[in-house]
Amino acid sequence: MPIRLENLTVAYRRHPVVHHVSGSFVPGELTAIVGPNGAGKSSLLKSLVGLLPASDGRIDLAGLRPRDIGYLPQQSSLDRSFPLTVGDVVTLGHWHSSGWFRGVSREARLAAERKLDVVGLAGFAPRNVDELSMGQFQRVLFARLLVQDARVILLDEPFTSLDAKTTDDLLAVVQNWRREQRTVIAVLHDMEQVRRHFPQTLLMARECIGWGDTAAVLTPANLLRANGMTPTWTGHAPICDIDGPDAVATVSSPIAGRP
Ligand SMILES: Nc1ncnc2c1ncn2[C@@H]1O[C@H](COP(=O)(O)OP(=O)(O)OP(=O)(O)O)[C@@H](O)[C@H]1O
Repeated sequence: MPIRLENLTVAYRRHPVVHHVSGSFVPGELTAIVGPNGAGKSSLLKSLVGLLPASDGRIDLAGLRPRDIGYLPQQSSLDRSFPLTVGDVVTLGHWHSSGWFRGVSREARLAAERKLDVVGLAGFAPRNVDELSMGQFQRVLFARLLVQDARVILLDEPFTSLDAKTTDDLLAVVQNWRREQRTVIAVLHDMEQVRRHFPQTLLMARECIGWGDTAAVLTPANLLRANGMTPTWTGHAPICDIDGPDAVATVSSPIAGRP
């Protein structure tokens, strides 16, 4: 069953940043969400995980539970000053089975170490996260997603600022998720990368410009249209007169409150 957006509008103080978007994410496939800065891409991901309510329309999560959705926010929104080891961060991927406040089993620790190995960080478990480079930390967060073992994985600009080797290694993890028929939805800016690795694309600039096979969506005309919408949507988007009042949540908040 696909995750479906039904006339979804997400707004900040009634200014819509995702505006009447409808469509389905192909299950078991890689979908890129692309569009210019401020197009509402991150807001859409937050809405999918229940961190932002819909102000109109709804999201049908097709019966998915919180544990079925893995979410990797943008690096800039993560605080690394907390005194945690790499092993602590990766074992947090077990939160749905261990609970937040129960101890972590030896098996969970070993599983975390195996996933660190997969992302090229064997032996990193005892290191403090604030000692890592940005690329190493992104590998740690991918290891945490591997531990979570979710059916649906949402990635917000997962390769931004990473070097070619780290990007290739993490793209290989994503390709493996595709082979395992997991649904991956990733906000991306590199069109070449999208064309090469992501069969499905949602192109948006507040509204949906195109959604479907990547080659059919990323046409020069569509890209021109998306970029041309830039001045009309940022914080000055007109208040939507079709929408109801803000904060009328029509999607359950599956992982709201997760740290
Ligand atoms: N907490 C907030 N309060 C008010 N406005 C916000 C908030 N978060 C985002 N916005 C605005 O919503 C719009 C969409 O932001 P969003 O981060 O979803 O865009 P994006 O497509 O992910 O952009 P980028 O490619 O730059 O990351 C922007 O105009 C942004 O300023």
